[in-house]
Amino acid sequence: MTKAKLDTAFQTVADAGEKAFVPYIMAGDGGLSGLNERIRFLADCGATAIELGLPFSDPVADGPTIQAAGIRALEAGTTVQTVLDEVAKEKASRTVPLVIMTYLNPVFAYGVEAFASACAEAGISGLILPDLPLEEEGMVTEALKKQDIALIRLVALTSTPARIQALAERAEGFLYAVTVAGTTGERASFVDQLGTHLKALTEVSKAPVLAGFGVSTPEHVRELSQYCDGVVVGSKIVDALHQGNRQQVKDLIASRK
Ligand SMILES: O=P(O)(O)OC[C@@H](O)[C@@H](O)c1c[nH]c2ccccc12
Repeated sequence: MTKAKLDTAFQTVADAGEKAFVPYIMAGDGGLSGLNERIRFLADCGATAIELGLPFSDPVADGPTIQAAGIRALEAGTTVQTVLDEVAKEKASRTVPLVIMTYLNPVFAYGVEAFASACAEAGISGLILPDLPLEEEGMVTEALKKQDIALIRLVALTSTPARIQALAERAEGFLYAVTVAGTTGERASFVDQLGTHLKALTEVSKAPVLAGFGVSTPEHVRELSQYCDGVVVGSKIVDALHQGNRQQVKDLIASRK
C-alpha cells in the first residue's frame, strides 16, 4: 500500500482532469514538532503528494533557499530518525502520500535496508536521491522494492535521448523532469522548447511526469502543467512557510486546477 498510494493519488487527479502539485518542504525547518501540522496543512490545500527533504550538510543540488532551510533544520537537531519517528505518528490517519528527498550519504550512514524498512514503517511511498546515477541505482533498488517504495528518478535538461529512454522505462511513482540547468531555486523564466521537452517525456514515461526547479508563481504552474502531469514546487513553498505566509502557499497550490 506504500507505492500504490502514490499511483492512486496521481490517478485521482488525472481522472478529475486536473494537474498534480507536489510541494517540497524541509523536514525540521520550523521545528520538528510542527512537521505533521505542516503536512496536514499542505494536504488540506490540495497537495497531490508531499516531498519531504531530509537535511544533509552537503546538499549539492540545493539552491540558497533550500540550503538555508537545511541549515535551520540541522541546527534544530533534525536527524533521519527523528523525522521518520515524527512522520510515523500520523501514518494511520494520513491520506496524502509522502516522498522522501535526500542524498545518498544519509541513506548509507543509516544503512540501505534499515532505511527502506524505516521508511515503510513511517508510511513513505517514494524516495528521491538526486546524487544516485542510473548506473548505480542497484545499490538501493532491491531494498526499496522489498518495501514497496518507489524510486523517483530525475531527468536533466541535458539527458541524452538514450538516457531519457532508459529513465522513462524504469519510471515509477513519477518522473521528475528538472526544468533548469543548475540548482533548486526561484526563477523568472524557463528555456525555450521546455514545453516540447516535457511533452516528449510524457510520451515515453511509464509514470506521470512532473516538472520541478524554479517553479515559483501560479503562472509558472499553469504554463508548465500544460505540457506534463503537474509540478513540484520547493523554494517558494519553503520561503512562504518560513515567512508565515500561508495564503501564498494556498494560492500556489490552488493554481494547479
Ligand atoms: O526549489 P525549487 O526550485 O522549487 O525546486 C524543487 C525542489 O526544491 C525540490 O524538489 C528539491 C529540493 N532539493 C532537491 C535536490 C534535488 C532535486 C530536487 C530537490
